[in-house]
Amino acid sequence: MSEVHTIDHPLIQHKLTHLRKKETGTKEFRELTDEIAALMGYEITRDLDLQSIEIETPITKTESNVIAGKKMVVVPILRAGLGMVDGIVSLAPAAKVGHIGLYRDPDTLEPVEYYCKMPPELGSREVIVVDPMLATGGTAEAGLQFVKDKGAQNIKFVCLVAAPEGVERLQEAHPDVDIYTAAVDEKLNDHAYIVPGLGDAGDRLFGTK
Ligand SMILES: O=P(O)(O)OC[C@H]1O[C@H](OP(=O)(O)OP(=O)(O)O)[C@H](O)[C@@H]1O
Ligand SMILES: O=c1cc[nH]c(=O)[nH]1
Ligand SMILES: [Mg+2]
Repeated sequence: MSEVHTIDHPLIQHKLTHLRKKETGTKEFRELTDEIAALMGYEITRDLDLQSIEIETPITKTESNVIAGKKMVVVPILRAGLGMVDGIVSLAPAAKVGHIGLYRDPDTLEPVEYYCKMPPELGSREVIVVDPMLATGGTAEAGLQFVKDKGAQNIKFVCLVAAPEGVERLQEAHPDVDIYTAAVDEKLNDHAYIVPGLGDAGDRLFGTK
């Protein structure tokens, strides 16, 4: 069974409260999403492998650590996942970025695919799939299957707000993928929106409603 990591650092909780407020406009919503993603990125990358290399300081030769292995990959699920990319990439500027186009059909609630482009050699990279909202879990389940079908083996899923229903579904479908979230909310409403949640993350990020 995968683990659920609720990253409840005070700075993240503070920013998430402002993100949730209905009067928060597009500009501030974008900035807060970016800042929270960067703060979460710090925790998400905590277990990256290190390798020791030889360097020379002004004083002496010494052994010191750098990140080992191939560059990690951040994979936003379009659209809303795009809002989390820059924050994480600011911590790992050489990271690769793959894209998955998926939206949730408002009637059937099923994920609909429209785009997929991944960097090479996913199997030997750490893959971080990002989407602010984990509601029913249908989109995340399909997104994770996409990256697995492209070879990814070492995967994390990162969201801002999760519903218990989505967490349960994702853990069942992908027991090998740990979930990182800033909050696990109460429930889904009749339209499968997260309660209390923050509304439609994509629309709020891009000003489309
Ligand atoms: O867990 P689920 O029930 O599948 O719902 C979550 C999905 O819904 C939202 O995307 P949306 O379909 O609104 O697309 P968008 O990012 O283009 O707005 C959100 O960003 C997730 O991708
Ligand atoms: O609460 C929700 C559920 C799905 N998608 C969103 O953007 N918000
Ligand atoms: Mg949306």
